[in-house]
Amino acid sequence: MSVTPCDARPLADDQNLHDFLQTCQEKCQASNQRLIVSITQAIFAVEPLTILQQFTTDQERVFYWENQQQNSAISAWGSCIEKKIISADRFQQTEDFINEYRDSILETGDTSLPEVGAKFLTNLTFFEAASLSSLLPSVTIFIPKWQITRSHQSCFLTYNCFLSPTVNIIEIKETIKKQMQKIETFSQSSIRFYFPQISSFTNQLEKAALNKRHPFEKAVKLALEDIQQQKLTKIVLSHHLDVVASLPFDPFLSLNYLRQKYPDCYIFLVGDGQGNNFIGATPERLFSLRKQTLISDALAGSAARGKNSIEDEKLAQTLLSSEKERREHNAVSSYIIQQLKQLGLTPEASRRQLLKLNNIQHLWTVIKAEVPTEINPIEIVAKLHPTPAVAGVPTAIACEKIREYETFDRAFYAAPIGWLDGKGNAEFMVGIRSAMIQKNQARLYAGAGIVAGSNPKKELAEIQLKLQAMLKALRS
Ligand SMILES: C=C(O[C@H]1C=CC=C(C(=O)O)[C@@H]1O)C(=O)O
Repeated sequence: MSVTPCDARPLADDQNLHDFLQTCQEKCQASNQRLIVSITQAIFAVEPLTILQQFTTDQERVFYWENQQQNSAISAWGSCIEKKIISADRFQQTEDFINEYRDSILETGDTSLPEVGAKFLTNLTFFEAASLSSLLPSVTIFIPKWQITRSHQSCFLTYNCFLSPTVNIIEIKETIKKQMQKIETFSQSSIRFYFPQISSFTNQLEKAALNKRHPFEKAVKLALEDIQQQKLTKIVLSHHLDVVASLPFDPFLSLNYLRQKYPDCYIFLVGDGQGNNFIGATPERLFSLRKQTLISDALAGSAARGKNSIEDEKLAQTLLSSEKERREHNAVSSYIIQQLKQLGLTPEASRRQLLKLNNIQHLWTVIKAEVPTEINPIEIVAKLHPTPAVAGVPTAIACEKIREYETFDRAFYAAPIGWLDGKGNAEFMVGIRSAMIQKNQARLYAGAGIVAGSNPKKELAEIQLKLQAMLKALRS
């Protein structure tokens, strides 16, 4: 990726932009290959989620990512280039795709903030080979056509397009200017979020929620037998809940609810332009990478939140001192540390602490490591996924048992979703606390870690607590 130093507002100076595009086109002609130009410009303050809701159609690929803790959000739509990987060797193929295109991106504008500028956006299925019936690619990776980024109080528009030796530069300039104007007109006219209120799902959702009890408890009991027979020490079993509504679900409405209700979570949406919209609010960061510093979260071991501060503190203390919860948690932190060491890194772990979300609290360890530039972020994804927060120990046996005991395909549930750029920045989260929406149907997912001493009824209560959160979001 090469960055051309330029005015922070390349579009403000028509000649500047023209010169940049012309230089890029000359490079295309000289090398006789297509290049990707990426133009970024600071814009008025906008809400990226509202822009996504207003500016996309059902037929377009969409991506939304929000790190609320860091006050940054990316919304992206359309596709400049994309690849869907269905065969084995998905991580290698993803790296090859990135390597093929990374050096053909010519960037201009202010891209000094890590979330701003050209990005590869990607999401995976949990298993390398998703079930045939799901027809989902095991990796989808793309550079969007349009991207809005909010980083703290600043907002940016990025346009990415292919430039061939013969493409009309004037048309490119016009396309960007028109979109800028549309966004600015819209941002001035809508100061606050506007989302329609829909309320007619309640009864159907609740009825569906009651039906799906026993398969999960049964699976937990079988897993506990495996643990007793020392086939494995931990397994994360999940459950799905299918709901049907009388009207199509609105993923944007649900996301808006989730972002308000779960300020400590990542908020995400991946839409494939064919009616599949995967949404969620996850507390779990697989890793972030900035200026060669990697941060990963080990998050496992859970308790409900109390109805008042005294009850909450009691639950927190029980969670912190429980030997069983600690085992469940340590399986994750030890695994992350071991996998990072295998990459030649020297990880350091924080003290075990609590992460308190609105509906649940977790044991939490933050793991940090310095990463040399030669390591591609996709190598780190391949090394870490799936952690024992979503699979188990040992990983391969846990995955085998998950396939045996779970009666549905995990699809995107508990799989990595994130972005990376050509400058060494990346951020991946784990797609738990999520739902796949297809028009008026939704499949909700939640899982819980099982170790020796787990109680099937309590584990069922935990996943119901998690499912409730998503049910409420769909109903919002
Ligand atoms: C697999 C899920 O949660 C994981 C993350 C945090 C705590 C967990 C637990 O305590 O069981 C799970 O390992 C899920 O919510 O679907």
